[in-house]
Amino acid sequence: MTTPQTLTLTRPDDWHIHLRDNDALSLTVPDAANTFARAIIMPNLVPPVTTAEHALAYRARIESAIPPGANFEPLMVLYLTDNTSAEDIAAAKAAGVIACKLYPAGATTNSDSGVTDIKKIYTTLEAMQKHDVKLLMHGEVTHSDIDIFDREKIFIDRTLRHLVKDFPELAMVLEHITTKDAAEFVESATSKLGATITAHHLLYNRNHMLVGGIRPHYYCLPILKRNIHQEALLKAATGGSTKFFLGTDSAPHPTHAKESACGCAGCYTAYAALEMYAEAFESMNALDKLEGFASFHGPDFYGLPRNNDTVTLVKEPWTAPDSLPLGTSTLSPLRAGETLPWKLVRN
Ligand SMILES: NC(=O)N[C@@H](CC(=O)O)C(=O)O
Ligand SMILES: [Zn+2]
Ligand SMILES: [Zn+2]
Repeated sequence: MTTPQTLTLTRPDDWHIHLRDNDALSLTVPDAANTFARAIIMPNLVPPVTTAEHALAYRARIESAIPPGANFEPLMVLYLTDNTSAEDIAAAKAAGVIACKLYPAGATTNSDSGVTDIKKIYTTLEAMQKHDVKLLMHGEVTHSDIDIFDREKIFIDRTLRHLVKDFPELAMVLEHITTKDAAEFVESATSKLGATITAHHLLYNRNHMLVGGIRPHYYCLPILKRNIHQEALLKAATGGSTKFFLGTDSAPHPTHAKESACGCAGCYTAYAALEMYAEAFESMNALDKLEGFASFHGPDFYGLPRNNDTVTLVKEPWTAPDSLPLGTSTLSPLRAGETLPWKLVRN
């Protein structure tokens, strides 16, 4: 019998995840804590996390869902609105909030209270730059005349290009990038701009979602693009550049809300995210680059220490669950019922 291939990595962190709230936390928090030591917690709750007080209360609810003995640190983020003030930023910084999230209003799930015009928050961005509170962006424009497949590229041209010039000292992350354009822009910009890449954007392109039937479980925002973009993302993630790091964008929705005439956007990957990244990196013969992407580039960008412990993956096929409990509903995780080649083993 041959020994299965194993891969031991410094424990990774997830720089973009949705845990939701209340009874969802008993699924999402243990799933995240099983692999990741820290995670950046997205603030798009209903109502959103718009103040330091909200963030502290939300952090306490997350902490109470951490399984005994697990080591997991939620890193909290404020949701920017047109009305977020410089005082809100100072209070957030004092409360340990590390970043604020820009959702252009209407861009994605629970973004209705987001920013309607970037110019409205220029004073807020000044305050973030001053206090070193990072700017995380859902980088898509929302005008109805802009094609959904072009929304990320046009955000870069119309908004991001100006932001990096106007706020040269503000650390920014273009979240869940989906295009060659984004990968190239980030790679060639200043060291203050980084980007997260999801496992699903590395594994899939729009054909997976639309050929042979419409598959709502692949629907997320920004939407999967054509395969040349998937290839560019694979190159960016596995190329060793320190500007790209792991952010799952794991986003739970009940099965009935996705399998619907108007299905909602988001893929649940937290239960096996590192395993899916390993699969993507292996497809590029680049498993040796996974540790940098998953465990080093993120903390280095955020100015936080790298983790001291490790996780181990073993090449041992297993079957992903068909469904998982989400509060009083169930969700269908990405890859439900499929075979995953890599498996996480506890160290
Ligand atoms: N990515 C998604 O498709 N959905 C996310 C929101 C987001 O990250 O844009 C969600 O909260 O469900
Ligand atoms: Zn988003
Ligand atoms: Zn997200």
